[in-house]
Amino acid sequence: MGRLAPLSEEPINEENEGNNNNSKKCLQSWRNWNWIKTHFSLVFNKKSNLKILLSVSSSAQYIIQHFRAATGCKKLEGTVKNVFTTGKVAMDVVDELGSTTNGGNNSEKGCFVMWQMVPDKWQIELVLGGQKVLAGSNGAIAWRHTPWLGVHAAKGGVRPLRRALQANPLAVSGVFCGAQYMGEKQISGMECFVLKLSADQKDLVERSDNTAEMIKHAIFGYFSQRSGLLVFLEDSYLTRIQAPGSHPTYWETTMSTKIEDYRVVDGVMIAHAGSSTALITRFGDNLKAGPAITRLEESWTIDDVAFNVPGLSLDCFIPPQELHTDSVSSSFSRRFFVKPFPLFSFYFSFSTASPSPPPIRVALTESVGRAVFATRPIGAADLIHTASPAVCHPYSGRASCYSCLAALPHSHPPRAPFCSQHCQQRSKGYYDVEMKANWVAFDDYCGSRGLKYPFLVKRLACMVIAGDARSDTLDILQPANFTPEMVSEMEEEFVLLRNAFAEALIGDDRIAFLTKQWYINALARIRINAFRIELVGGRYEDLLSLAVASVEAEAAVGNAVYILPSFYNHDCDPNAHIIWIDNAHAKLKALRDIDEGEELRICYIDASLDRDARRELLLRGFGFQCNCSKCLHGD
Ligand SMILES: C[S@@+](CC[C@H](N)C(=O)[O-])C[C@H]1O[C@@H](n2cnc3c(N)ncnc32)[C@H](O)[C@@H]1O
Repeated sequence: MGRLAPLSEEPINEENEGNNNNSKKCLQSWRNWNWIKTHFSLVFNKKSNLKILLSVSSSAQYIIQHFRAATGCKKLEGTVKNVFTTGKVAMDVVDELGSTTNGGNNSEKGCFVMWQMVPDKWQIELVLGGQKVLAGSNGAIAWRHTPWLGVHAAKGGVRPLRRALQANPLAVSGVFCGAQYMGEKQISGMECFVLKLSADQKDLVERSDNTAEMIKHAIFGYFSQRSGLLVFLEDSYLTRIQAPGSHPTYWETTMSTKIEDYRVVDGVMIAHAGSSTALITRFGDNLKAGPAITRLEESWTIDDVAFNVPGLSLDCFIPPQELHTDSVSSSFSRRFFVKPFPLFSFYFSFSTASPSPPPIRVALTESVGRAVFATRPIGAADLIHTASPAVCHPYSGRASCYSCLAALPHSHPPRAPFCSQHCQQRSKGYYDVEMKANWVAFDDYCGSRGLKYPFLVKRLACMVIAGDARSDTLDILQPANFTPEMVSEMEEEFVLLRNAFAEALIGDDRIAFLTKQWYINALARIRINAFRIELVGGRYEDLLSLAVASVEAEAAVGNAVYILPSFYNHDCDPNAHIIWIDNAHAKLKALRDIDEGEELRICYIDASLDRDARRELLLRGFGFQCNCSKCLHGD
């Protein structure tokens, strides 16, 4: 595989091979495909036979031809001169180790307008949270203009625009035409073919300089075996940053994008919605702080797509004047920021919003497994970081938002269990899945036994089926040890859960992950790591100034599991605590002054209990003998 193909919407002329090797390859493969199709005409559309064809010749070309046929974009090739797209986006910083985020409501909403002119000119204007980003390409260079960095050229020339890949099948076909077939994988319950594009050494060198070296960059496309459509994109790259005289730092960025809601526009299937998760990890010798992780989420919808809009002129793609005087970035950070795809700095603008370095790191200890440590002094009552749940569920009978667990007003219509359009929108996938099934038997069984955690597993299963979460989401967390008797007691609830999905005619392939082992595995993680959510409501302002350990909260509204907060160990005399103000978005706060290097611990139980009661509770509920100094001193 060569360099990542630049965005090219040049039609592949099947009658005229031209000089392009890629086109030749496509054409040849297409002929092979036609030959095979003729010989297997009776069975051509069946998934199993497509697999046989692929095993005959594992070529990405077949998958791309299948995609072109499925989207209908083949008939547009050669006739499209330009594409106009408008849409909306909402972005969230979900987990940010060590940064102060904006008080629990991290969502930023915006919209964009994108123009693409065949073959490789494009321009996008995105307005988000009151800020505007412009990016463009005249086919030779790509640039970006942001309010915080001004105008910059992207090193290494024009590359595919992520947003174009999400919503333009012509771009997908052009870019993945030269990809490598990697095999099959199940994504969100769908069997997919996987294609991979890797940047080659030359491309990586072109995108590197003395300070920032691009070490690898790969894009994976997941094409549904059933529909032929692109349903998932994964884009990951690793950059090594080294300022003169300092140790290197590595930035690894992985963006996963779910692509859905295909609708027909001028006879072509265009994806109209999707969601992306970006995981940015910084690590390296000089980060005494240990790895810093930021997770961001974006959802997007397309409002309008039009082909061949008259009057679009080449002038729209002229680079800004400043580019000529400002093409060489001077500062270290500026040089780094021009590395990612156009618009990616938008994600970074959130992740670097905090001026302070991350104040915590997760490290392995000899006595209690993983633990969270302060990387700098933290003041009493300081907000350490915030976290959104990986999975949460309200208690039944509570007037709580089905998504974020916020209190619903009494006047709220009983059949609208969401506190806002935002919650309704972001829960749509798993809520629709849940609504398809009949839960009476499962809910009765668990409700009558006072079981709460199976509802979290049910929610997670719905999220996995909807493609909102991976089936291994909780695997990183420490599991409980279940005895064989406990496991056999879970048999019935598992069968009821699985039957509910099966009877709702949710396809076998979509619930293939839902084995008893998966169920037990998820429950084992939830058992140790679930939090009981109690909202403290309007008293947060008082709490900011008062570092109190025990907060008189309203009764619990539900349960939630978080990833980062799950690495905090327990202490009967904790130095940190976790609180919820209005909803399940958690805040980790310092209860007293904490030194650099000190372990941060929270209290899992009621700290006012006497020693024996505490130890009994921790042993029976969490399966460990507490080693905190209060217990060791017999207090
Ligand atoms: C929520 S996890 C905390 C993170 C965990 N150490 C890990 O590696 O994932 C809870 C588990 O950590 C360990 N743990 C937490 N606090 C402890 C304590 N005070 N004494 C002994 N073990 C503790 C126990 O194994 C417990 O089941």
